[in-house]
Amino acid sequence: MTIGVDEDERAFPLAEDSKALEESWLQICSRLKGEVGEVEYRTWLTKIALGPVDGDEITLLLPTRFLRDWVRSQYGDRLSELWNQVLPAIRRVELQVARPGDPVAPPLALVTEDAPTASTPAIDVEDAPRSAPEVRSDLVTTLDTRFTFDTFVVGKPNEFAYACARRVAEKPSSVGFNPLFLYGGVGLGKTHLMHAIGAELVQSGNVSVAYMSAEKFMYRFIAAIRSQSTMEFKEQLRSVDVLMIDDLQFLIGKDNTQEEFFHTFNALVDAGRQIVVSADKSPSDLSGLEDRLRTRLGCGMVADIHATTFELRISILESKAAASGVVVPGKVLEFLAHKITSNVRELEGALNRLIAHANLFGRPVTLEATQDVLHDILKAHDRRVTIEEIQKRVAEHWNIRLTDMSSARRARAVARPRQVAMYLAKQLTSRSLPEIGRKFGNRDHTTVMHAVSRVAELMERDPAFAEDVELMRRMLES
Ligand SMILES: Nc1ncnc2c1ncn2[C@@H]1O[C@H](COP(=O)(O)OP(=O)(O)OP(=O)(O)O)[C@@H](O)[C@H]1O
Repeated sequence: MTIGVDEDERAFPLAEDSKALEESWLQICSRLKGEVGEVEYRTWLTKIALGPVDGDEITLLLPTRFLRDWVRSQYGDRLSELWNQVLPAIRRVELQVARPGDPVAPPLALVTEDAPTASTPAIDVEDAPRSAPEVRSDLVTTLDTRFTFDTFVVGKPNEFAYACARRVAEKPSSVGFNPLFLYGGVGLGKTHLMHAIGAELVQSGNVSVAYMSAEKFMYRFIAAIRSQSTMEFKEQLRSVDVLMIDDLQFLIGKDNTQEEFFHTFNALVDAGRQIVVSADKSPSDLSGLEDRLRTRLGCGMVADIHATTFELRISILESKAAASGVVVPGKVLEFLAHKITSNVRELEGALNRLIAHANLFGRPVTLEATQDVLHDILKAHDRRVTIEEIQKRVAEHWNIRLTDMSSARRARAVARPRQVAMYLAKQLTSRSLPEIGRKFGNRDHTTVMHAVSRVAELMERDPAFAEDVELMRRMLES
């Protein structure tokens, strides 16, 4: 092929005209951003730097071979078209891996402004560990044997999720339960339930189960791209009977992995396989996931695991203490269940420490020892106690209505806890007697004074009562 004189003449000055090139690149970037969306643009295209022009060919540089291959396969044709439209002298685009000394993106104002920020997560493929696992020949994951249905304690906050999980374990892919979407706050048992489903299914017969976190899904996907084995990856995923992906919220902002997951999801559901997904929010609240994916995720059964109640925390502690073989007094369990309300993981961590301590030193677990051993954990959970909180806790403990804290009822069953709450308000807050009185149905300060001395007197006389009040004080203490 001969190159026409005109073309040669046009091309040569272009190579010198870096301003024209940069302006063209700015326009192209802006159009690409509009076409592919903000996140995708940031993830992949801000990594491109302008390279040399040779005749009608411009070279674009990428920092790694992986990125070059990815950009070439996904955007190569579009980049050529855009260059040709914006700067007709460019007929071809070459994508190359930058060598030391080559320009590094982002070289342009537009790109610099749009550089990823901490609040806009994007896949940075270079964040994937260098040792990212290559796609293995099997995806069947080792399940944590501690997480079974037997060891999962059921209570009001999780009974629905538990029932759904059991149903899926018994009859995978039943209508209305595919996908099963489990969601709830941190450390409330989502992973536990997924492993329990897996364990049950594996035990029940010839079922292949793949469980992985969404993060691992992404790394495996990237590793597959790197090693040019995406087909194998897809085939492996699509060959399992049950696919479970944990912590799906990780895929927010990871558009390419989301896309891959979406296709896998569809292929599996269409083939009658079961999908189980967990996340920290419901599908409709997972903004940042593609709409079509959210819609499909919400199509099966969506089950919420609510924050634990005091009763559930007690049951969990009792079950875990019993399994450990160490005697943990009820008062200590109550104390922990009152103090550590954030999630089961922390509660379990605190109990495990107590048990380890008891085993190590061969000492019985007491309330005093608990406060000592868990000093740091308890401190982290400390906060300023309010009169309202004292009233609530005392009402709960003595089983009276909260409204009775301010009511005129004088029956002992109501009046005594009310006096305890006044006593504790005096002990634990800096409120004056008249202020405390106002919070208890506008009572006079002398009533509060009387309550405080009466409770102190009773505590001296009745050790069981004293222990109850003392326990309550410790629970509330900041
Ligand atoms: N109802 C329960 N009965 C027994 N153990 C529980 C229960 N709920 C949670 N746990 C335990 O609490 C710990 C944390 O649970 P898990 O890892 O399943 O939480 P998660 O909801 O998946 O949290 P994350 O959002 O951090 O992934 C585990 O050790 C688990 O066994």
